[in-house]
Amino acid sequence: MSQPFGNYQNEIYFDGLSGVLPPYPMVFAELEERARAALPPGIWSYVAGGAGDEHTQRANVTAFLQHGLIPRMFVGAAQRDLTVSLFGHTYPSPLFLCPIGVIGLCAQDGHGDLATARAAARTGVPMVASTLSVDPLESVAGEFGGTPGFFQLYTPTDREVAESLVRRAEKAGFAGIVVTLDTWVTGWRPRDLRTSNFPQLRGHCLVNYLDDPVFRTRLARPPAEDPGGAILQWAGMFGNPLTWADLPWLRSLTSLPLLVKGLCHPDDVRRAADGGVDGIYCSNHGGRQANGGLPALDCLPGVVEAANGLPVLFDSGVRSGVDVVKALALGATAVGVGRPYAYGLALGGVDGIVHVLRSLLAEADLTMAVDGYPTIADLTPEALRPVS
Ligand SMILES: Cc1cc2nc3c(=O)[nH]c(=O)nc-3n(C[C@H](O)[C@H](O)[C@H](O)COP(=O)(O)O)c2cc1C
Ligand SMILES: CCCCC(=O)C(=O)O
Repeated sequence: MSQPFGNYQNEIYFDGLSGVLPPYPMVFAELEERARAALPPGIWSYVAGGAGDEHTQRANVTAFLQHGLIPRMFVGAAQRDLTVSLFGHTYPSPLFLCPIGVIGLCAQDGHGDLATARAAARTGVPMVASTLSVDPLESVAGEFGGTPGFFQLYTPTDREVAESLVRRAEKAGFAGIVVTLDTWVTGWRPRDLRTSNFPQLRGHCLVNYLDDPVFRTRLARPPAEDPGGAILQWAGMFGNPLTWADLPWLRSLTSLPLLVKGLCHPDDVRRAADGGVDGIYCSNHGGRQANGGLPALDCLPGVVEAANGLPVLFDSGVRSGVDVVKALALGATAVGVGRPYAYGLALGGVDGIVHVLRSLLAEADLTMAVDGYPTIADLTPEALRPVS
């Protein structure tokens, strides 16, 4: 048993007594406000924005308010255990860092992918590294330290390029492959349409494709000589509207754990499980892809039931440590942090991400202490009641 996360509270109290407080916000609203001021407007609107009028994006967040934790007393929850085993590795906490395609650009030095990997190494919170990165996947994995991370695949239509990306991820030491299914085409995103900077932003994040040895064989001239031609070639193969018929091929690509991201319907979960995936990633992409959907949290219990014991990763709307506890109670095996860490990065680089993660974990840990749920196994749907 360990209780490493609540210690952050004590550190802050004691630093506060000597006049040194962390220079970063403790709650999401303030984090968001400060990141908005810190980030260039085009990057801010890209990261903060979502699909349509962003109703689903907001509902992802407010869905957590519909569930209330019931405190239990006489539990003696002095020691907590938040460790989680995923695919043979024990992580110190149930958090993970969601794949964020332009995370590189949220850092002042333009290397946010590396900063995120370094934050993973410092906290033990694994990174799911996006295909759309500024730095090559090999360099990102090189920063993981003892915290194995996952590679998120945007599957190109060119199967040999897809295979090459997966081979490289295996060789680089990633612990699993996460195939994102909900973003083969970009959703209707009014903020991006207004700023019209999405293609430029994405253009900075293509290194994994442009440097790929198989991708390069598809080009008439190297990207350095003809960048426009290389980007056009990439654009022609990016969006792959995968169907169930592709699942056996995806499964055959790797013997690493294979997870599929974007599942919300129990029937899809059952079919993916039958197709041999090792884990389900329940998410609606933070409301960035389709407006008008259910909050992802509302889909979680059905997904967990259908997953029938397979690990279920969850993201979309997690903004506090209490949200983490509620997602665990609804059956998530691990809980993804998305926009909050992008904002921490924008404010303070690696330190900013570490602060966001430690704050979330300290709040989750102390909530479990105060409410009498000392281990993740104690957190079941019974711990929650609907808020009237
Ligand atoms: C700026 C941005 C870029 C993203 N890029 C990717 C990506 O490359 N691959 C992916 O699977 N998901 C991507 N996502 C979705 C996240 O992985 C995650 O599902 C989402 O951020 C969770 O919602 P939340 O940020 O509201 O918590 C991105 C999200 C944001 C905010
Ligand atoms: C084509 C989308 C790229 C990154 C992404 O997943 C997002 O912006 O949500």
